[in-house]
Amino acid sequence: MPLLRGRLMLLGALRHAGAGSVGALSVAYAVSALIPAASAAAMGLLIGHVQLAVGGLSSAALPLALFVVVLLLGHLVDAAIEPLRYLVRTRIDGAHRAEVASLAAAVPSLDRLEDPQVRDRIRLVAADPGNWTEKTPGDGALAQLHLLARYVGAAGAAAVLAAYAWWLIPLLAVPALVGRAVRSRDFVKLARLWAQGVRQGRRADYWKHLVMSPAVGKEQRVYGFGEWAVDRVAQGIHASLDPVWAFNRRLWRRSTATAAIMFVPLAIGYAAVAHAVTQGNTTAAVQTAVFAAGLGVYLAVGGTFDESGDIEGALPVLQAMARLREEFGTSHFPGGLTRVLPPMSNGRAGTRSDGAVPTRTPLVELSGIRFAYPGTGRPVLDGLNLTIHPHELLAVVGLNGTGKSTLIKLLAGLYEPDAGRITADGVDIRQLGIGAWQQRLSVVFQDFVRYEMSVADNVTLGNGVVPPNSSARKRAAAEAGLEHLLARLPDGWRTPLARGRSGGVDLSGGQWQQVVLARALYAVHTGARVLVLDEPTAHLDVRSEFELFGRLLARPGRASVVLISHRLSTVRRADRIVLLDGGRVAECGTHEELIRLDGSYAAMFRIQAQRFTHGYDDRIDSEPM
Ligand SMILES: Nc1ncnc2c1ncn2[C@@H]1O[C@H](COP(=O)(O)OP(=O)(O)OP(=O)(O)O)[C@@H](O)[C@H]1O
Repeated sequence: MPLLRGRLMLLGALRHAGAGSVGALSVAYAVSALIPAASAAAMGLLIGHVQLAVGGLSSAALPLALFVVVLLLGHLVDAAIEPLRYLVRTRIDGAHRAEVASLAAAVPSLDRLEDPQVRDRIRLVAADPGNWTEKTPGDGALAQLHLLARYVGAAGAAAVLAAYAWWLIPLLAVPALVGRAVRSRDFVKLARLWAQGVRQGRRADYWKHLVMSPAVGKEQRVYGFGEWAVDRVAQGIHASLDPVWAFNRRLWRRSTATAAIMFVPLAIGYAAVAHAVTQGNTTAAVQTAVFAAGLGVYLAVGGTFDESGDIEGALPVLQAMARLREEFGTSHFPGGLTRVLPPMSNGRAGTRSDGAVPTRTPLVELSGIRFAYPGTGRPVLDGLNLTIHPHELLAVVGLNGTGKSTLIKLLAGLYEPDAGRITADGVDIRQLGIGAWQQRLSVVFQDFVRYEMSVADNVTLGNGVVPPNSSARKRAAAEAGLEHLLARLPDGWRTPLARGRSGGVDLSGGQWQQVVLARALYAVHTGARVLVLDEPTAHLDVRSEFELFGRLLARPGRASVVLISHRLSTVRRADRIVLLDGGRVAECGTHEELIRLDGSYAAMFRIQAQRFTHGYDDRIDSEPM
């Protein structure tokens, strides 16, 4: 990145801190930077008066007062700087973190979010201030502002020096600038090394999470892999940080050498001035002023160790942020989060783009879908065609690994098919906008998320873009069979579903499944038109499952329901059943039609029925038949 552009980016970050605090800090920095020059001038004046004073020190009272005022001002300004820095840094970093979170949330598809490079970039921009190697945009912006103030201070000290010994200015400034350039380059390398270790650092973070998380705690204890995981944390930290530490050691050694480059001319200059005093060529007052002003120039230009580290450390963060903004910055929620969605077809006959008038308007159509997970050559779905009609209950069955969940992920726009298209009311969902399309869907994933929040929040998260709607929540809870549980919870809807929170409880697998169903049904009652359930009853007892299925048959909110289940006794009541095999729909029809067809579905059903009569579980056997 060009030098100037990077610097401007850092200064641009100051806008998040507000004009008042940045203005106050700039003034404080500038005054503080000018203190060495002012004290050099005041000191020279004072010593000159003291030397000339014949009738006591009274004639030096004024310069003495001036010197004291300068010192006091320095103290006052320095005291104000720290709180101002804190304010500016926290505001900049707060705005930065909020933007990182919203960009990560805006990544529309899982393949982008799972891309290791995107994950690295997100980790890099997270800039953890608790880790001394990481610099935040706040650190960088403050350092850049301070550096500008240092140059103001250097100019002031140089002006004082010019009045007494102008030749000392280049003697001090040139080596100081060279030393600074060398250090800046070193810090660029340091920041690059840190960025290269981000992936290893992410692995260490993952293992750290495994060691600390109560959810993993069960297995970690039973399987006894705690020590092993701690070892992995250490390995990850060493792999990511050892090169940084090694370079840092070199940097400190080199900084001693660059300090010498700057110090030697200062010492020579000082010796020359001291010699002039002893020869009577100049006065002690001049010598004092030159010494103080020279030190001012030396410190202002040369002593920029901290700034270089903060500036060069923060720049990669801002660069990665700019990349993320380019990739994901455009809103995937056109019209804002509380927009009103355009109405969808309610099943009346309509005209298709090809001009034909279908007997029944398809709500959703997947045609010619082929898809392989990124980085894998083998397609999971290949030539899949499927229509989801308005208000129907469509069951999707198939053996393990035949692509049922993958089909749902494509339908939800989490991955893009490699070939084929998905349309809603004849419009390609990419044209609708994935964000807008996702608002019409409600999905219970097989690996649903258990949020450490109250029951109410766990349910209303089902639609985060409309204001919480308590009547929709109650309705969803009733349909999901959650009412019994709610009546028994210590604080009803407000009970946190996490043992780690005060008053919190943990739920059984089946109870969690009911909460998650309520979440999905809440989405339906607040606008979603397609309800997708991937194994929603795996943890439910037979009676709860039967009751739930009865309620699904009533089509909550008149939504279409897509149900994935291995329990054929459950799905037999669906309007239509499709069997996936070989990456496509192999059989399709009602239960009776598929039994008459006497294909794979009928064979699976017979096996389950036999198991049922023999008292075994009634799930599809995962072995190929
Ligand atoms: N994120 C992923 N990356 C790569 N391959 C994946 C990913 N997720 C699933 N697969 C592979 O895709 C195939 C289909 O998986 P999918 O989860 O869709 O099957 P399924 O029919 O839902 O299985 P089950 O009945 O066991 O839930 C499997 O071979 C699986 O290994």
